[in-house]
Amino acid sequence: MMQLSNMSKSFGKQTILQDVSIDISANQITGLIGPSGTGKTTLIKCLMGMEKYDTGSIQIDDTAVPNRKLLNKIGYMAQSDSLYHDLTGLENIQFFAHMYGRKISNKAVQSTLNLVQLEQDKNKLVAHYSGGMKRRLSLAIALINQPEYLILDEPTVGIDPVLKLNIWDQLHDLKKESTLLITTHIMDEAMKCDQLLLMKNKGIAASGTPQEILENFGVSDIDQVFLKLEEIEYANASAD
Ligand SMILES: Nc1ncnc2c1ncn2[C@@H]1O[C@H](COP(=O)(O)OP(=O)(O)OP(=O)(O)O)[C@@H](O)[C@H]1O
Repeated sequence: MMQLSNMSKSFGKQTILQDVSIDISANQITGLIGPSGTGKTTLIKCLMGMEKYDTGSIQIDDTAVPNRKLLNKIGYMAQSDSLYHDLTGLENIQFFAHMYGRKISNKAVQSTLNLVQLEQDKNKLVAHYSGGMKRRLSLAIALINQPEYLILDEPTVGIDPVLKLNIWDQLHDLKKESTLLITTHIMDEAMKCDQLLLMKNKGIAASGTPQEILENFGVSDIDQVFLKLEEIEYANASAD
């Protein structure tokens, strides 16, 4: 389980996250959603120990973050791809598997390459990949290492709709062994998550299953929840 307690983070004078407390349940897909710039990536980086937080605490499996031992348990797919352009797609997969200290069967490599539709292009240099191909390769690398925790920052940006559905099926399969945290801007993807954390104003404005959140706000889609939150904020500001 991942746990943040009263965690705060500022960059200079700008407070990005204030007093954030969340529990991310095991073997579920938790979606972190919110407008651009609300601190989703910052929260993920703090959770992974890539960014120092100012106050509060973060724990993964009862171990305080940062801790080097935790890194082996976490697979991370960043927004900006960190691939080796002078290696082929297949060589990148092999390189990262080696880095994670995993022995991965050819069958697993094959089926993941098929899933992200890169089988045909596995021997091409990544330098010659399109943006969408690079994202699919990053996703393959995150999936293939089967980490206990899989953190995906906007994994389906630039991926076509049919492939997106296959990837979501695969993510739901992975839940048996992994705990997933996914950021997304895409509201129909938010509905596919088991739990949602809606970020707004430096913290979590609403949480629960997608259905619970819709019912609590009396709306039919997640975009409307954000509109309602704006209205509540405006009404509170006017009352002050
Ligand atoms: N290293 C940094 N130094 C200073 N400010 C930063 C740094 N990283 C992020 N920020 C600021 O923190 C805020 C939150 O950024 P973050 O990338 O976490 O948002 P986000 O919700 O992930 O956005 P998006 O959905 O657009 O990816 C932004 O105002 C950003 O400019």
